[in-house]
Amino acid sequence: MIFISEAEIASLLTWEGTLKATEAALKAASNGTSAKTQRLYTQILNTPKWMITMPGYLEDSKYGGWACKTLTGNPQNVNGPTLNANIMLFDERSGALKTVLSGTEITNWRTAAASAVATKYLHSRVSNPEKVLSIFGCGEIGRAHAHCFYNSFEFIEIRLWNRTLQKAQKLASELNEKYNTTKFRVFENKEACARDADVIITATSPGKVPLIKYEWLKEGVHINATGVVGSSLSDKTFELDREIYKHSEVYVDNWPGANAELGELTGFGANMKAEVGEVILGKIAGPDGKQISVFQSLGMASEDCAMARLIYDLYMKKQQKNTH
Ligand SMILES: NC(=O)C1=CN([C@@H]2O[C@H](COP(=O)(O)OP(=O)(O)OC[C@H]3O[C@@H](n4cnc5c(N)ncnc54)[C@H](OP(=O)(O)O)[C@@H]3O)[C@@H](O)[C@H]2O)C=CC1
Ligand SMILES: O=C([O-])C1=[NH+]CCC1
Repeated sequence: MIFISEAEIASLLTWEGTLKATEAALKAASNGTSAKTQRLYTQILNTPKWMITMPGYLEDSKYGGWACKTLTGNPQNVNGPTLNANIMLFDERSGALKTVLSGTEITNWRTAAASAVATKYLHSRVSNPEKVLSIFGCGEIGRAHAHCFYNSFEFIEIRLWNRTLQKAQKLASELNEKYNTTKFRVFENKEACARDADVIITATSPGKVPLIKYEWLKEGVHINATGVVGSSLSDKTFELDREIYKHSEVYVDNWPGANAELGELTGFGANMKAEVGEVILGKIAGPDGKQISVFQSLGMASEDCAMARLIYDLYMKKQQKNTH
């Protein structure tokens, strides 16, 4: 059995590969080539700490795999990341465990890639010049989105907001330096950060008060809301206010997950429109550009299957090269 560490994975991850693998998984959710198994939440009693078990299967010659991810999460972590993930990849013929992959960075990258794929298909105007992107939350998922969207699109400005301001400042400096740019700007005020934005990403552990208000939003804005809304968390909250859902077309990554975990949104008056994969496949037309579109990202086991297979194949290739 092989263990592929975070360090190995970091040397193998590319945005191009991650975007392709994630798009394959989003498509598969809508054409019947991935398993529709529910994920399971297990909470440590009387705490906000959870474990999610995500078994999945994806049929695909390049990105197919049979895997199970376990993630533990503690939204109150102060000195460490909220999430810790590991992925077990199984041999499809024998059922034997083939590989365990550290899954935290894979989760960060594929979550950002899912938002980028959703943005590409739901907000085709993203390729127009002069677009502004606003990212709320500069933790691990927010950071991955900043890199992914910088590398995938041509925004003129990328705004960063974080509850703890210094974290946004640190990330902005890192990104401006790495990419030799001044596009990354820190906003202290949420409303100013959201106003006039063409694309918004929310990547926080949702608090008691929603982060973003409807009255701040530009016509036709596209929002990728990624903050977790677990099915068994008793005090479930959302990053967007109810008015946003009431006036939006909401897209999801998979209906079985949305039916289990996003039931409240229908109660808020949301038009639960389609899976992103249905738009990719041309089964359903995407937004007309006037309405607000929300990709309410849950994350899918099949995305992890695709990523585990991608990384496993790259790792094996590298090992073979090193032994010759
Ligand atoms: N959709 C998907 O596929 C996935 C979603 N997620 C979800 O993404 C979210 C971010 O995870 P991750 O980046 O790993 O976590 P991190 O711990 O790295 O970051 C958490 C972020 O949330 C912010 N935050 C926490 N509480 C509040 C609050 N009450 N109001 C505003 N901001 C708050 C933190 O701000 P501060 O710096 O001030 O503490 C920080 O920016 C989580 O909800 C996670 O469950 C994760 C993986 C996949
Ligand atoms: O898909 C995923 O890995 C997760 N979704 C919410 C928290 C983690």
